[in-house]
Amino acid sequence: METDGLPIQKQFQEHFFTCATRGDVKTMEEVLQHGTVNINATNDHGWTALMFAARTGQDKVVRLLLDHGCDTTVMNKSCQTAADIATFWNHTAVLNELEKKGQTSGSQAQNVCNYFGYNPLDRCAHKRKDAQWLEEKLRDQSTVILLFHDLGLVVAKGEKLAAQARVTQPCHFTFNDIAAFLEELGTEKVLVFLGLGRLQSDKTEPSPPTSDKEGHLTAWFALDVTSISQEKILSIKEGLEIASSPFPGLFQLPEKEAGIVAQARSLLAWHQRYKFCPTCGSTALVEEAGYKHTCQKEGCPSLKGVHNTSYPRTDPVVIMLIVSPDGKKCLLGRGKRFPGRMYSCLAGFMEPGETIEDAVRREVYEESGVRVGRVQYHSSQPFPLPASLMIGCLGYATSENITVDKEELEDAQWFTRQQVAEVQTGAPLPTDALTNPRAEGPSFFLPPAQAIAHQLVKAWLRMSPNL
Ligand SMILES: NC(=O)C1=CN([C@@H]2O[C@H](COP(=O)(O)OP(=O)(O)OC[C@H]3O[C@@H](n4cnc5c(N)ncnc54)[C@H](OP(=O)(O)O)[C@@H]3O)[C@@H](O)[C@H]2O)C=CC1
Ligand SMILES: [Mg+2]
Ligand SMILES: [Mg+2]
Ligand SMILES: [Mg+2]
Ligand SMILES: [Zn+2]
Repeated sequence: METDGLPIQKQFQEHFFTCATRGDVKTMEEVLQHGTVNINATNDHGWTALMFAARTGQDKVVRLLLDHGCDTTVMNKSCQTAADIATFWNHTAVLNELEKKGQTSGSQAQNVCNYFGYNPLDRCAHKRKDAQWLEEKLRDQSTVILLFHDLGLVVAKGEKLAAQARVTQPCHFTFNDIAAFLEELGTEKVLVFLGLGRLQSDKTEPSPPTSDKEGHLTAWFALDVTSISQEKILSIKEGLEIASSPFPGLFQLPEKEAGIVAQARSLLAWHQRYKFCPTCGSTALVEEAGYKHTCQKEGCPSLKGVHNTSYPRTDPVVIMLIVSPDGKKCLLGRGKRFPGRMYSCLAGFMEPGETIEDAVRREVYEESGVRVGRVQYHSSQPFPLPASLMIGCLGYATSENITVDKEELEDAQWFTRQQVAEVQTGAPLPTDALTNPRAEGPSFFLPPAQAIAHQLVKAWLRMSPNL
């Protein structure tokens, strides 16, 4: 049966949405009791009744829908949940209802944790000078040792743990596995103590390291085995390989372990690049479990006062999603070495004596000619290539004309919310999208979810108006 050209079921549904928007709790209760509508049904734009109620601040409708078990995680075609919509329109009563059910989403006050950002280890800095304790921990059979050959992590070969996503599984070695290497490396060895902790079990992780019987936490170390032959390393046990290129292996780690690998790789990269005292060029000794270089030359200025040359370096980098003055577009660029048709947020190294806000404004102006006013911090991400800290921001442009810095970028463009939302929510990319410029698929694509740039785009989509 059809009336007004719409099937009757669709008419019921439209009516249900209208009641949600207006706050007609009584009618909605009746409809829900009769079971004539699907509580989670969406319209053509992916909006549910909960979203309509969130948009207009109908907290009583929201409570009713929650009591009837509606799904709060549904996202509309602009990647927004009901909580995102209520946040944008500042409907605190709706947010309170969602919060009571523990349903406020990541875009509210909570801190965002990016890939490489979660690290379960207690670094135990106070134990770094305790040589005896470190030696005991190293020899403990529950201890995990990660091996790196020329910064390439030793991993289990070709693990395919999830149905679709390939996972790089770091190989967990014990003291017995590598005792001969420690002897061969002698006093020149670079062995770093990472900390104590336990991996939380996670679906993509087959065998989390165990803690010992007393419930002690597992100790983690990283050893640089660059000067050991690859043949010897690969013969420790069956099925090993060295992930020599950081792409894509570093970005396919189990998420719970990616932060530990990032910590280890950045520290070993520091040892690899700073072999001598940067102050006087003399030999430096590795101390404090791999966290300090001490110059061996008597009277070297690095031995007095505050000398950060003795400690591991971290390079701060700003990365920013710039929003157009009308709030409807965002600025993305294509670096010269980017794969396929990838566009990403602009990024750049911070310079000495610069605030984060000014670094954002300077890099955006240098690379695109666009002027930026307000800058808002979003989240950060340790980035182990080799030791950056990506500082993710949203910036609000005060001008729109683009002049691309052709030295650094191939292109920079404004993209509409719709273009970006379609790419974010669209079908998975074809497997050759990263390497083949003629691969099928959308006209551009964004970095994968492991990249902070992806999260910045997502945050913008979730916090902007959608009407
Ligand atoms: N855009 C993105 O989506 C992402 C970017 N990144 C990372 O962000 C980092 C910074 O971005 P990028 O655009 O390259 O930075 P910049 O825009 O600052 O440009 C980098 C260039 O500036 C020079 N430079 C100036 N200061 C430094 C410094 N302290 N360290 C190294 N080079 C410096 C180098 O030139 P020269 O080579 O001529 O010496 C370098 O190639 C990169 O490591 C990149 O991998 C990470 C994730 C995503
Ligand atoms: Mg740049
Ligand atoms: Mg730049
Ligand atoms: Mg720069
Ligand atoms: Zn020195």
